[in-house]
Amino acid sequence: MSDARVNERVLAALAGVIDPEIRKPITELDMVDSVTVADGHATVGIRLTIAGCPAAARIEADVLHAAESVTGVGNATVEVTVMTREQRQALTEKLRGGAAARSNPFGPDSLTRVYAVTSGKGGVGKSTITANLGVALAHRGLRVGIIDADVYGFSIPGLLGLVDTSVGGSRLAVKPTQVGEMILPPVAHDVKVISIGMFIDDPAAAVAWRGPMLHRTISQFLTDVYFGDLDILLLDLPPGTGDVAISVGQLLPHADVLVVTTPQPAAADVAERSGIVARQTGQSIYGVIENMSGLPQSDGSVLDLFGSGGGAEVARRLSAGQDSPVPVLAQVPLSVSLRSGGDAGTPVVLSDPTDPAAVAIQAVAQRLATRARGLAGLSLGISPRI
Ligand SMILES: Nc1ncnc2c1ncn2[C@@H]1O[C@H](COP(=O)(O)OP(=O)(O)OP(=O)(O)O)[C@@H](O)[C@H]1O
Repeated sequence: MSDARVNERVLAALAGVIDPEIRKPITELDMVDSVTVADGHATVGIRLTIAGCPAAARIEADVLHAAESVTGVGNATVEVTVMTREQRQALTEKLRGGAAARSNPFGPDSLTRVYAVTSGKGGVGKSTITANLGVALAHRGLRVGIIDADVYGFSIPGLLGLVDTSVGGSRLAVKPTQVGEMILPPVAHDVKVISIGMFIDDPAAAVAWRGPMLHRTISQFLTDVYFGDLDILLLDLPPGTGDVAISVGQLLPHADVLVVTTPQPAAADVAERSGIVARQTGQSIYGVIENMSGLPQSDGSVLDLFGSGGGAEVARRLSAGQDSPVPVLAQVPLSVSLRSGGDAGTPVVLSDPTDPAAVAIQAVAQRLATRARGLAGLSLGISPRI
């Protein structure tokens, strides 16, 4: 086979190398600089987006493997350089697909379904449910992103294993790669994740942020983070009815809301309030998830550690005056597997999928995944003639 023919084949093989952060073939990202083949030896020049790109080693190894798997190539060498400023700029424009810089891709005309996960009080398992739902949806083949906007307890990176343990045994969230003004969200279990915790080293700092700062941060997450085309975007909100919930309501008024609560009837008041605030900003409530619903015992009985009926009560109250009732989407039992999966960074829907908590969360994921995309709420771009 001629060198030119082998050269073509190497290029074709490189189309199978996916940038792990951007999740597109490197050939589409103009990362392949050159391919030369001589006497069965291929030399591939690749351009990384930035110096010290965390995905560099993986891309290099994948390129080497792709080149050496081509018939006619005995061995290969990979030469790595870094994009110039202009090349980076061209790439970010290409990824934005011509959309204006700093526009929110999740506006009312977007095909991405947005779910804001909220709760009345803290510690009810909102982040755990969000992380598991995201992973369960991605496992079904959907393109999923999570924005962790829980300024008081940004736990999503830890729940998904996106932690950097190299610094003195600490568990700081990994830092996202930045290409020009574009932020590439780290990917875990096929879910693209961005978190306030990825931008600060001192967790105490963000908690003191005031409303405008929080608003700017959420807005920046929506405009500057490259999620690509998503089927579903989940937002993990801080508990309660504070500034972030209101900002998200303003920035994503067409989002649907999932209210997480516990079986404790006393928690129903605050959970109901968080739903009402969401509704006031134009969002609609898709359903209630009751978490920590009973502890299965070895004799088959269930111990209602946190009482019972809280989820149904919140759903009943949020249904008042609505055309269609707000359903309880699931009752997720207390589960050691769910807790330990979160601690280990591998959500229970992957680590122990037959655990009853995993099964309950998967049922919600199934419901979200198969939900028809109605045109309700989408602007038709026409106005009646008067
Ligand atoms: N069903 C469950 N069974 C056992 N443990 C659970 C369950 N749900 C959540 N947990 C545990 O409860 C703790 C709180 O969960 P999580 O951080 O998800 O709550 P949260 O509502 O997001 O809290 P906050 O909003 O305050 O950050 C975690 O340690 C988690 O592992």
